[in-house]
Amino acid sequence: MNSQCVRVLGPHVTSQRAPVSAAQSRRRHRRTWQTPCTASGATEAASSPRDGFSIADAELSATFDTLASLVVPPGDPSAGVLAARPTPLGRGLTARQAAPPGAPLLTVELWNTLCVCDDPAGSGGGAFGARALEDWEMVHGPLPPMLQAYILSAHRLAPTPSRAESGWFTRLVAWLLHVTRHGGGVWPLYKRLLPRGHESLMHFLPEERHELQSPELEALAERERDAILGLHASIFSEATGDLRALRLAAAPADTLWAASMVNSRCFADEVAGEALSLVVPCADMANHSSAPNASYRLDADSGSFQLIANRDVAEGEEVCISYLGQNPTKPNTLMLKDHGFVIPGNVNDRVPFSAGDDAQSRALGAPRVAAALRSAPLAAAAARLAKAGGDAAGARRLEAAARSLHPFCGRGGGPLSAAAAAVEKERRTVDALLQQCSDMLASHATTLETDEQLLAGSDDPGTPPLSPRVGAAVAARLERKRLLVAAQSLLTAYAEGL
Ligand SMILES: C[S@@+](CC[C@H](N)C(=O)[O-])C[C@H]1O[C@@H](n2cnc3c(N)ncnc32)[C@H](O)[C@@H]1O
Repeated sequence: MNSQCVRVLGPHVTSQRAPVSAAQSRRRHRRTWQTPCTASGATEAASSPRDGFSIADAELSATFDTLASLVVPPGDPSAGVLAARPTPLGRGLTARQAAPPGAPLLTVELWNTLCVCDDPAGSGGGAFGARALEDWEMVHGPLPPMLQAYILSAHRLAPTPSRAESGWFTRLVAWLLHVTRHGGGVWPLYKRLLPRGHESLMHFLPEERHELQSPELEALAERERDAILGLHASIFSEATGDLRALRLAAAPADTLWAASMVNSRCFADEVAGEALSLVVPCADMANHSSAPNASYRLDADSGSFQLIANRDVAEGEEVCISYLGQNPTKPNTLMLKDHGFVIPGNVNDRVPFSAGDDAQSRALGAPRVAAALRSAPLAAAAARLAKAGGDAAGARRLEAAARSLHPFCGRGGGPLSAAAAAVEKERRTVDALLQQCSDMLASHATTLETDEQLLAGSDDPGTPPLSPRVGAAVAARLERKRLLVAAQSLLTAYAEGL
Protein backbone atom coordinates (compact mmCIF):
# COMPACT_ATOMS: atom_id res chain seq x y z
CA MET A 1 0.00 0.00 0.00
CA ASN A 2 1.19 3.44 -0.84
CA SER A 3 1.99 5.35 2.32
CA GLN A 4 -0.30 8.25 1.43
CA CYS A 5 -3.24 5.93 1.13
CA VAL A 6 -6.16 5.48 3.43
CA ARG A 7 -6.57 2.53 5.89
CA VAL A 8 -4.95 0.14 7.46
CA LEU A 9 -5.23 -2.04 10.45
CA GLY A 10 -2.43 -4.27 11.53
CA PRO A 11 0.57 -5.77 9.82
CA HIS A 12 0.65 -6.57 6.13
CA VAL A 13 1.41 -10.26 6.55
CA THR A 14 2.65 -11.99 3.44
CA SER A 15 1.46 -15.51 3.01
CA GLN A 16 3.52 -17.77 0.75
CA ARG A 17 0.92 -20.52 0.90
CA ALA A 18 -1.11 -21.46 -2.11
CA PRO A 19 -4.62 -20.02 -2.24
CA VAL A 20 -7.34 -22.25 -0.94
CA SER A 21 -9.22 -24.16 -3.58
CA ALA A 22 -12.46 -22.27 -3.55
CA ALA A 23 -14.49 -25.15 -4.98
CA GLN A 24 -13.15 -27.53 -2.35
CA SER A 25 -13.93 -25.13 0.45
CA ARG A 26 -17.45 -24.63 -0.84
CA ARG A 27 -18.14 -28.30 -0.74
CA ARG A 28 -16.98 -28.43 2.84
CA HIS A 29 -18.81 -25.43 4.18
CA ARG A 30 -21.46 -24.27 1.84
CA ARG A 31 -24.48 -22.80 3.49
CA THR A 32 -26.93 -20.08 2.72
CA TRP A 33 -28.16 -17.32 4.93
CA GLN A 34 -31.65 -17.12 6.29
CA THR A 35 -30.81 -15.33 9.44
CA PRO A 36 -32.70 -12.85 11.54
CA CYS A 37 -31.88 -9.21 11.08
CA THR A 38 -31.84 -8.54 14.79
CA ALA A 39 -29.83 -10.25 17.48
CA SER A 40 -31.65 -13.28 18.76
CA GLY A 41 -31.83 -13.13 22.51
CA ALA A 42 -31.24 -9.39 22.57
CA THR A 43 -33.76 -7.76 24.81
CA GLU A 44 -35.06 -4.28 24.20
CA ALA A 45 -32.24 -2.24 25.65
CA ALA A 46 -33.26 -0.07 28.52
CA SER A 47 -30.56 2.45 27.69
CA SER A 48 -30.35 4.32 24.44
CA PRO A 49 -27.44 4.18 22.00
CA ARG A 50 -24.42 6.31 22.74
CA ASP A 51 -23.71 9.21 20.44
CA GLY A 52 -22.91 7.84 17.01
CA PHE A 53 -24.08 4.24 17.44
CA SER A 54 -27.21 2.36 16.37
CA ILE A 55 -27.38 0.07 19.36
CA ALA A 56 -27.11 0.64 23.08
CA ASP A 57 -24.20 -0.91 24.98
CA ALA A 58 -26.64 -3.38 26.54
CA GLU A 59 -27.44 -4.79 23.08
CA LEU A 60 -23.87 -4.83 21.84
CA SER A 61 -22.80 -8.12 23.34
CA ALA A 62 -25.81 -10.14 22.15
CA THR A 63 -25.69 -8.62 18.66
CA PHE A 64 -22.00 -9.44 18.36
CA ASP A 65 -22.54 -13.00 19.62
CA THR A 66 -25.31 -13.58 17.08
CA LEU A 67 -23.18 -12.24 14.25
CA ALA A 68 -20.15 -14.27 15.41
CA SER A 69 -22.24 -17.45 15.51
CA LEU A 70 -22.94 -16.87 11.81
CA VAL A 71 -19.51 -15.87 10.52
CA VAL A 72 -17.23 -18.15 12.58
CA PRO A 73 -16.82 -21.69 11.13
CA PRO A 74 -19.00 -24.22 12.95
CA GLY A 75 -17.08 -25.99 15.72
CA ASP A 76 -14.09 -23.63 15.50
CA PRO A 77 -12.07 -23.48 18.76
CA SER A 78 -12.29 -19.69 18.72
CA ALA A 79 -16.10 -19.74 18.97
CA GLY A 80 -17.21 -17.73 21.99
CA VAL A 81 -13.69 -16.72 23.05
CA LEU A 82 -14.31 -13.02 22.44
CA ALA A 83 -17.11 -10.74 23.52
CA ALA A 84 -17.89 -7.20 22.37
CA ARG A 85 -18.21 -4.77 25.25
CA PRO A 86 -17.74 -1.16 26.24
CA THR A 87 -14.02 -0.80 27.06
CA PRO A 88 -11.80 2.09 28.13
CA LEU A 89 -11.15 2.73 24.40
CA GLY A 90 -14.87 2.94 23.56
CA ARG A 91 -16.37 -0.34 22.39
CA GLY A 92 -14.07 -3.26 21.73
CA LEU A 93 -13.34 -6.96 22.14
CA THR A 94 -12.59 -8.66 25.45
CA ALA A 95 -11.50 -12.23 26.17
CA ARG A 96 -14.13 -14.39 27.88
CA GLN A 97 -11.40 -16.81 28.86
CA ALA A 98 -7.62 -16.80 29.19
CA ALA A 99 -5.76 -17.62 25.98
CA PRO A 100 -2.12 -18.69 25.49
CA PRO A 101 0.21 -17.20 22.85
CA GLY A 102 -0.71 -18.45 19.38
CA ALA A 103 -4.30 -19.28 20.32
CA PRO A 104 -6.94 -18.34 17.73
CA LEU A 105 -9.19 -15.72 19.29
CA LEU A 106 -11.58 -15.24 16.39
CA THR A 107 -11.86 -17.02 13.05
CA VAL A 108 -14.05 -15.62 10.27
CA GLU A 109 -14.69 -17.55 7.09
CA LEU A 110 -13.44 -15.57 4.11
CA TRP A 111 -16.77 -15.75 2.33
CA ASN A 112 -18.23 -13.75 5.20
CA THR A 113 -15.83 -10.91 4.52
CA LEU A 114 -15.71 -8.36 1.73
CA CYS A 115 -12.37 -9.18 0.11
CA VAL A 116 -11.01 -7.34 -2.94
CA CYS A 117 -7.75 -7.60 -4.79
CA ASP A 118 -5.89 -4.28 -4.60
CA ASP A 119 -4.69 -4.44 -8.18
CA PRO A 120 -6.62 -6.81 -10.45
CA ALA A 121 -4.48 -5.57 -13.35
CA GLY A 122 -1.31 -6.66 -11.49
CA SER A 123 0.79 -9.71 -12.14
CA GLY A 124 -1.48 -12.16 -10.28
CA GLY A 125 -4.49 -10.93 -12.25
CA GLY A 126 -6.58 -10.76 -9.10
CA ALA A 127 -7.08 -14.54 -9.00
CA PHE A 128 -7.55 -14.84 -5.23
CA GLY A 129 -9.88 -11.86 -5.08
CA ALA A 130 -11.94 -13.27 -7.93
CA ARG A 131 -12.24 -16.65 -6.19
CA ALA A 132 -13.15 -14.93 -2.93
CA LEU A 133 -15.97 -13.10 -4.71
CA GLU A 134 -17.15 -16.31 -6.35
CA ASP A 135 -17.31 -17.98 -2.92
CA TRP A 136 -19.09 -14.97 -1.48
CA GLU A 137 -21.81 -15.20 -4.12
CA MET A 138 -22.21 -18.91 -3.52
CA VAL A 139 -22.99 -18.18 0.10
CA HIS A 140 -24.77 -14.81 0.03
CA GLY A 141 -26.33 -14.90 -3.41
CA PRO A 142 -25.39 -13.23 -6.68
CA LEU A 143 -24.46 -9.58 -6.78
CA PRO A 144 -25.92 -7.30 -9.44
CA PRO A 145 -23.75 -7.86 -12.54
CA MET A 146 -22.72 -4.19 -12.63
CA LEU A 147 -21.42 -4.36 -9.06
CA GLN A 148 -19.72 -7.68 -9.63
CA ALA A 149 -17.93 -6.26 -12.68
CA TYR A 150 -16.96 -3.15 -10.71
CA ILE A 151 -15.51 -5.15 -7.80
CA LEU A 152 -13.43 -7.23 -10.19
CA SER A 153 -12.38 -4.30 -12.33
CA ALA A 154 -9.12 -2.44 -12.24
CA HIS A 155 -11.02 0.86 -12.17
CA ARG A 156 -8.98 3.87 -11.14
CA LEU A 157 -11.78 6.35 -10.90
CA ALA A 158 -10.65 8.16 -7.81
CA PRO A 159 -10.09 11.86 -8.46
CA THR A 160 -7.47 12.67 -5.84
CA PRO A 161 -3.77 11.83 -5.97
CA SER A 162 -3.91 10.11 -2.58
CA ARG A 163 -6.51 7.70 -3.85
CA ALA A 164 -5.36 7.43 -7.45
CA GLU A 165 -3.81 4.07 -6.62
CA SER A 166 -6.71 3.04 -4.46
CA GLY A 167 -9.13 1.30 -6.72
CA TRP A 168 -9.54 -1.16 -3.87
CA PHE A 169 -10.96 1.66 -1.76
CA THR A 170 -13.76 2.66 -4.11
CA ARG A 171 -14.56 -0.99 -4.84
CA LEU A 172 -14.85 -1.79 -1.12
CA VAL A 173 -16.97 1.31 -0.53
CA ALA A 174 -19.33 0.22 -3.34
CA TRP A 175 -19.61 -3.29 -1.93
CA LEU A 176 -20.16 -2.07 1.64
CA LEU A 177 -22.83 0.39 0.50
CA HIS A 178 -24.57 -2.41 -1.38
CA VAL A 179 -24.62 -4.96 1.44
CA THR A 180 -25.61 -2.45 4.09
CA ARG A 181 -28.45 -1.07 1.97
CA HIS A 182 -29.66 -4.04 -0.02
CA GLY A 183 -28.03 -7.09 1.58
CA GLY A 184 -29.83 -9.72 3.64
CA GLY A 185 -28.54 -12.44 5.97
CA VAL A 186 -25.65 -11.32 8.12
CA TRP A 187 -25.33 -7.86 6.60
CA PRO A 188 -28.17 -6.02 8.37
CA LEU A 189 -26.81 -7.44 11.62
CA TYR A 190 -23.30 -6.28 10.72
CA LYS A 191 -24.64 -2.81 9.94
CA ARG A 192 -26.23 -2.60 13.37
CA LEU A 193 -22.81 -3.09 14.95
CA LEU A 194 -21.16 -0.35 12.91
CA PRO A 195 -20.94 3.20 14.22
CA ARG A 196 -23.33 5.61 12.53
CA GLY A 197 -20.97 8.54 12.81
CA HIS A 198 -17.23 8.88 12.88
CA GLU A 199 -14.50 11.27 13.90
CA SER A 200 -12.17 10.89 10.91
CA LEU A 201 -11.22 14.11 9.18
CA MET A 202 -13.64 13.81 6.27
CA HIS A 203 -16.53 14.23 8.75
CA PHE A 204 -15.33 17.56 10.16
CA LEU A 205 -17.67 20.31 9.09
CA PRO A 206 -16.12 23.64 8.11
CA GLU A 207 -17.29 25.21 11.38
CA GLU A 208 -15.67 22.42 13.44
CA ARG A 209 -12.26 22.47 11.78
CA HIS A 210 -10.83 25.34 13.84
CA GLU A 211 -10.92 22.97 16.84
CA LEU A 212 -8.00 21.14 15.25
CA GLN A 213 -5.84 24.26 15.81
CA SER A 214 -3.67 23.32 12.86
CA PRO A 215 -3.84 24.91 9.40
CA GLU A 216 -2.32 21.72 7.96
CA LEU A 217 -4.99 19.48 9.50
CA GLU A 218 -7.78 21.89 8.64
CA ALA A 219 -6.68 21.87 5.00
CA LEU A 220 -6.41 18.07 5.05
CA ALA A 221 -9.92 17.79 6.50
CA GLU A 222 -11.25 19.96 3.69
CA ARG A 223 -9.43 17.95 1.01
CA GLU A 224 -10.66 14.67 2.50
CA ARG A 225 -14.26 15.76 2.57
CA ASP A 226 -14.10 17.23 -0.92
CA ALA A 227 -12.52 14.05 -2.26
CA ILE A 228 -15.25 11.82 -0.85
CA LEU A 229 -17.99 14.18 -1.95
CA GLY A 230 -16.41 14.05 -5.41
CA LEU A 231 -16.52 10.25 -5.33
CA HIS A 232 -20.14 10.42 -4.27
CA ALA A 233 -21.14 12.62 -7.19
CA SER A 234 -19.11 10.71 -9.78
CA ILE A 235 -19.52 7.09 -8.67
CA PHE A 236 -21.93 6.31 -5.84
CA SER A 237 -24.77 8.81 -6.00
CA GLU A 238 -28.03 7.23 -7.12
CA ALA A 239 -28.75 10.46 -9.00
CA THR A 240 -25.46 11.23 -10.76
CA GLY A 241 -22.91 8.45 -10.18
CA ASP A 242 -21.53 5.97 -12.70
CA LEU A 243 -23.06 3.21 -10.53
CA ARG A 244 -26.42 4.99 -10.09
CA ALA A 245 -28.36 1.97 -11.36
CA LEU A 246 -27.21 0.13 -8.21
CA ARG A 247 -28.87 2.70 -5.91
CA LEU A 248 -25.93 2.66 -3.53
CA ALA A 249 -26.06 6.09 -1.90
CA ALA A 250 -29.07 8.37 -1.67
CA ALA A 251 -27.16 11.22 -0.06
CA PRO A 252 -23.55 12.36 0.35
CA ALA A 253 -23.76 11.35 4.02
CA ASP A 254 -24.17 7.71 2.94
CA THR A 255 -20.93 7.79 0.96
CA LEU A 256 -19.10 9.65 3.73
CA TRP A 257 -20.23 7.00 6.19
CA ALA A 258 -19.18 4.04 4.04
CA ALA A 259 -15.86 5.68 3.14
CA SER A 260 -14.98 6.23 6.80
CA MET A 261 -16.02 2.67 7.69
CA VAL A 262 -13.67 1.30 5.01
CA ASN A 263 -10.88 3.70 6.01
CA SER A 264 -11.08 2.91 9.68
CA ARG A 265 -12.00 -0.79 9.69
CA CYS A 266 -10.40 -2.38 6.65
CA PHE A 267 -7.58 -4.93 6.93
CA ALA A 268 -4.84 -5.56 4.39
CA ASP A 269 -3.03 -8.79 3.67
CA GLU A 270 -1.39 -10.67 0.86
CA VAL A 271 -1.72 -14.14 -0.60
CA ALA A 272 0.98 -15.42 -2.97
CA GLY A 273 1.96 -11.86 -3.82
CA GLU A 274 -1.62 -10.65 -4.38
CA ALA A 275 -2.40 -7.68 -2.14
CA LEU A 276 -5.90 -7.85 -0.71
CA SER A 277 -8.11 -5.50 1.30
CA LEU A 278 -10.84 -6.85 3.51
CA VAL A 279 -13.80 -5.77 5.59
CA VAL A 280 -14.11 -8.47 8.26
CA PRO A 281 -17.25 -8.53 10.41
CA CYS A 282 -16.55 -9.10 14.13
CA ALA A 283 -12.74 -8.87 13.74
CA ASP A 284 -13.20 -5.19 12.93
CA MET A 285 -14.33 -4.60 16.52
CA ALA A 286 -10.66 -4.85 17.63
CA ASN A 287 -9.23 -1.56 18.84
CA HIS A 288 -5.68 -0.32 18.44
CA SER A 289 -2.98 -0.59 21.08
CA SER A 290 0.67 0.43 20.93
CA ALA A 291 1.36 -2.79 22.88
CA PRO A 292 -1.07 -5.14 21.15
CA ASN A 293 -1.85 -8.58 22.56
CA ALA A 294 -3.16 -9.90 19.23
CA SER A 295 -2.35 -9.84 15.55
CA TYR A 296 -4.21 -10.93 12.47
CA ARG A 297 -3.65 -13.10 9.43
CA LEU A 298 -5.49 -14.16 6.35
CA ASP A 299 -5.03 -17.94 6.21
CA ALA A 300 -5.45 -18.94 2.58
CA ASP A 301 -5.20 -22.66 3.41
CA SER A 302 -8.26 -22.70 5.62
CA GLY A 303 -9.98 -19.87 3.78
CA SER A 304 -10.32 -17.81 6.92
CA PHE A 305 -9.28 -14.60 8.60
CA GLN A 306 -8.01 -14.93 12.16
CA LEU A 307 -7.20 -12.88 15.20
CA ILE A 308 -4.46 -14.64 17.15
CA ALA A 309 -3.04 -14.05 20.63
CA ASN A 310 0.49 -12.59 20.56
CA ARG A 311 1.06 -13.42 24.18
CA ASP A 312 -0.89 -14.69 27.18
CA VAL A 313 -4.25 -12.96 27.22
CA ALA A 314 -6.02 -12.88 30.58
CA GLU A 315 -9.72 -13.45 31.07
CA GLY A 316 -11.51 -10.12 30.78
CA GLU A 317 -8.57 -8.40 29.04
CA GLU A 318 -9.29 -6.21 26.02
CA VAL A 319 -7.94 -7.75 22.82
CA CYS A 320 -6.20 -5.16 20.66
CA ILE A 321 -4.14 -5.19 17.51
CA SER A 322 -1.78 -2.57 16.11
CA TYR A 323 -3.16 -0.37 13.36
CA LEU A 324 0.35 0.70 12.44
CA GLY A 325 1.52 -2.65 11.15
CA GLN A 326 1.48 -2.00 7.47
CA ASN A 327 2.44 1.61 7.66
CA PRO A 328 4.98 1.90 10.46
CA THR A 329 5.56 5.54 9.63
CA LYS A 330 1.94 6.56 10.17
CA PRO A 331 1.89 9.75 12.26
CA ASN A 332 -1.06 11.04 14.24
CA THR A 333 -2.13 13.29 11.37
CA LEU A 334 -2.91 10.18 9.34
CA MET A 335 -4.35 8.35 12.35
CA LEU A 336 -6.84 11.18 12.76
CA LYS A 337 -7.51 11.30 9.02
CA ASP A 338 -8.35 7.60 8.73
CA HIS A 339 -9.23 6.39 12.21
CA GLY A 340 -10.53 9.47 13.99
CA PHE A 341 -8.22 9.22 16.99
CA VAL A 342 -4.57 9.87 17.82
CA ILE A 343 -2.08 7.57 19.50
CA PRO A 344 -0.74 8.97 22.79
CA GLY A 345 3.00 9.11 22.15
CA ASN A 346 3.19 8.22 18.46
CA VAL A 347 6.87 7.66 17.62
CA ASN A 348 6.09 8.53 14.01
CA ASP A 349 5.17 12.11 14.90
CA ARG A 350 7.66 14.88 14.26
CA VAL A 351 8.01 18.43 15.54
CA PRO A 352 8.04 20.58 12.40
CA PHE A 353 11.21 22.56 13.14
CA SER A 354 11.90 24.96 10.37
CA ALA A 355 15.39 26.36 10.84
CA GLY A 356 17.26 23.09 10.64
CA ASP A 357 18.88 21.34 7.77
CA ASP A 358 16.30 18.99 6.32
CA ALA A 359 18.74 18.06 3.60
CA GLN A 360 20.98 16.54 6.23
CA SER A 361 18.33 14.08 7.38
CA ARG A 362 17.43 13.22 3.81
CA ALA A 363 21.07 12.58 2.98
CA LEU A 364 21.50 10.33 6.00
CA GLY A 365 18.48 8.20 5.08
CA ALA A 366 16.14 6.55 7.57
CA PRO A 367 18.30 3.52 8.51
CA ARG A 368 21.35 5.67 9.15
CA VAL A 369 19.33 8.16 11.15
CA ALA A 370 18.01 5.30 13.25
CA ALA A 371 21.52 3.92 13.75
CA ALA A 372 22.92 7.33 14.61
CA LEU A 373 20.12 7.95 17.07
CA ARG A 374 21.13 4.96 19.12
CA SER A 375 24.43 6.60 19.98
CA ALA A 376 23.43 10.22 19.71
CA PRO A 377 23.74 12.52 22.68
CA LEU A 378 20.09 13.47 22.15
CA ALA A 379 19.01 9.86 22.47
CA ALA A 380 21.08 9.55 25.61
CA ALA A 381 19.31 12.58 27.05
CA ALA A 382 15.93 11.11 26.02
CA ALA A 383 16.77 7.81 27.70
CA ARG A 384 17.80 9.62 30.90
CA LEU A 385 14.57 11.58 30.96
CA ALA A 386 12.42 8.53 30.20
CA LYS A 387 14.12 6.58 32.98
CA ALA A 388 13.63 9.41 35.44
CA GLY A 389 9.90 9.03 35.26
CA GLY A 390 6.91 9.08 33.03
CA ASP A 391 4.82 6.51 31.28
CA ALA A 392 5.31 4.55 28.08
CA ALA A 393 3.58 7.24 26.04
CA GLY A 394 5.93 9.83 27.55
CA ALA A 395 8.96 7.73 26.58
CA ARG A 396 7.62 7.41 23.03
CA ARG A 397 7.14 11.18 22.85
CA LEU A 398 10.75 11.67 23.88
CA GLU A 399 11.82 9.29 21.14
CA ALA A 400 9.70 11.18 18.60
CA ALA A 401 11.19 14.45 19.86
CA ALA A 402 14.74 13.07 19.59
CA ARG A 403 14.04 11.97 16.01
CA SER A 404 12.65 15.40 15.18
CA LEU A 405 15.68 17.15 16.65
CA HIS A 406 18.29 14.85 15.23
CA PRO A 407 18.85 16.69 11.95
CA PHE A 408 19.23 19.99 13.74
CA CYS A 409 21.38 19.34 16.76
CA GLY A 410 23.29 16.57 18.48
CA ARG A 411 25.74 16.46 15.58
CA GLY A 412 23.98 13.63 13.84
CA GLY A 413 25.12 11.15 16.46
CA GLY A 414 28.80 11.84 15.87
CA PRO A 415 31.18 12.94 18.61
CA LEU A 416 30.52 16.47 19.70
CA SER A 417 33.63 18.62 19.76
CA ALA A 418 34.51 19.80 23.25
CA ALA A 419 35.92 23.01 21.84
CA ALA A 420 34.30 26.00 23.53
CA ALA A 421 33.28 27.55 20.22
CA ALA A 422 31.54 24.36 19.09
CA VAL A 423 29.70 24.02 22.38
CA GLU A 424 28.65 27.65 22.24
CA LYS A 425 27.32 27.19 18.71
CA GLU A 426 25.36 24.13 19.80
CA ARG A 427 23.87 26.09 22.72
CA ARG A 428 22.69 28.79 20.34
CA THR A 429 21.08 26.12 18.18
CA VAL A 430 19.34 24.67 21.22
CA ASP A 431 18.11 28.13 22.24
CA ALA A 432 16.71 28.71 18.75
CA LEU A 433 14.94 25.35 18.78
CA LEU A 434 13.55 26.02 22.26
CA GLN A 435 12.21 29.31 20.99
CA GLN A 436 10.53 27.49 18.08
CA CYS A 437 8.85 25.12 20.53
CA SER A 438 7.56 28.08 22.57
CA ASP A 439 6.33 29.83 19.43
CA MET A 440 4.55 26.71 18.22
CA LEU A 441 2.91 26.21 21.61
CA ALA A 442 1.85 29.87 21.69
CA SER A 443 0.34 29.63 18.20
CA HIS A 444 -2.45 27.42 19.54
CA ALA A 445 -5.66 29.04 20.68
CA THR A 446 -5.74 27.04 23.91
CA THR A 447 -3.09 25.84 26.35
CA LEU A 448 -2.18 22.26 27.07
CA GLU A 449 -3.75 22.57 30.51
CA THR A 450 -7.02 23.87 29.07
CA ASP A 451 -7.17 20.94 26.67
CA GLU A 452 -6.53 18.50 29.50
CA GLN A 453 -9.40 20.04 31.45
CA LEU A 454 -11.68 19.94 28.43
CA LEU A 455 -10.99 16.25 27.90
CA ALA A 456 -11.41 15.46 31.59
CA GLY A 457 -14.90 16.95 31.41
CA SER A 458 -16.65 19.29 33.75
CA ASP A 459 -18.10 18.48 37.17
CA ASP A 460 -20.91 20.87 36.35
CA PRO A 461 -23.88 18.75 35.24
CA GLY A 462 -25.06 21.73 33.18
CA THR A 463 -21.96 21.61 30.97
CA PRO A 464 -22.49 19.18 28.10
CA PRO A 465 -19.67 16.76 27.25
CA LEU A 466 -17.60 17.44 24.14
CA SER A 467 -19.08 16.07 20.95
CA PRO A 468 -17.07 13.08 19.62
CA ARG A 469 -15.46 15.09 16.82
CA VAL A 470 -14.53 18.02 19.04
CA GLY A 471 -13.18 15.49 21.57
CA ALA A 472 -11.02 13.92 18.86
CA ALA A 473 -9.78 17.36 17.79
CA VAL A 474 -8.92 18.35 21.37
CA ALA A 475 -7.08 15.03 21.89
CA ALA A 476 -5.13 15.62 18.68
CA ARG A 477 -4.05 19.16 19.55
CA LEU A 478 -3.23 18.12 23.13
CA GLU A 479 -0.99 15.36 21.80
CA ARG A 480 0.78 17.88 19.54
CA LYS A 481 1.39 20.14 22.53
CA ARG A 482 2.67 17.27 24.65
CA LEU A 483 5.20 16.43 21.96
CA LEU A 484 6.37 20.05 21.94
CA VAL A 485 6.76 19.99 25.72
CA ALA A 486 8.70 16.71 25.44
CA ALA A 487 10.98 18.38 22.87
CA GLN A 488 11.51 21.30 25.25
CA SER A 489 12.51 19.07 28.15
CA LEU A 490 14.76 17.04 25.88
CA LEU A 491 16.51 20.14 24.55
CA THR A 492 16.99 21.43 28.10
CA ALA A 493 18.44 18.11 29.28
CA TYR A 494 20.66 17.95 26.24
CA ALA A 495 21.95 21.49 26.75
CA GLU A 496 22.75 20.70 30.39
CA GLY A 497 24.95 17.82 29.21
CA LEU A 498 26.94 19.94 26.75
C1 LIG B 1 -11.79 -1.10 13.76
S1 LIG B 1 -12.80 -0.06 14.66
C2 LIG B 1 -12.72 -0.77 16.27
C3 LIG B 1 -14.10 -0.93 16.90
C4 LIG B 1 -14.74 0.34 17.32
N1 LIG B 1 -14.23 0.78 18.62
C5 LIG B 1 -16.26 0.24 17.40
O1 LIG B 1 -16.84 0.63 18.40
O2 LIG B 1 -16.87 -0.19 16.43
C6 LIG B 1 -11.76 1.33 14.68
C7 LIG B 1 -12.32 2.53 15.40
O3 LIG B 1 -12.33 2.30 16.81
C8 LIG B 1 -11.88 3.44 17.52
N2 LIG B 1 -10.59 3.11 18.15
C9 LIG B 1 -9.84 2.01 17.92
N3 LIG B 1 -8.75 1.99 18.68
C10 LIG B 1 -8.78 3.12 19.43
C11 LIG B 1 -7.91 3.68 20.42
N4 LIG B 1 -6.78 3.09 20.79
N5 LIG B 1 -8.28 4.86 20.97
C12 LIG B 1 -9.42 5.49 20.60
N6 LIG B 1 -10.28 5.01 19.67
C13 LIG B 1 -9.97 3.83 19.09
C14 LIG B 1 -11.74 4.54 16.47
O4 LIG B 1 -12.98 5.19 16.34
C15 LIG B 1 -11.45 3.75 15.22
O5 LIG B 1 -11.77 4.43 14.03
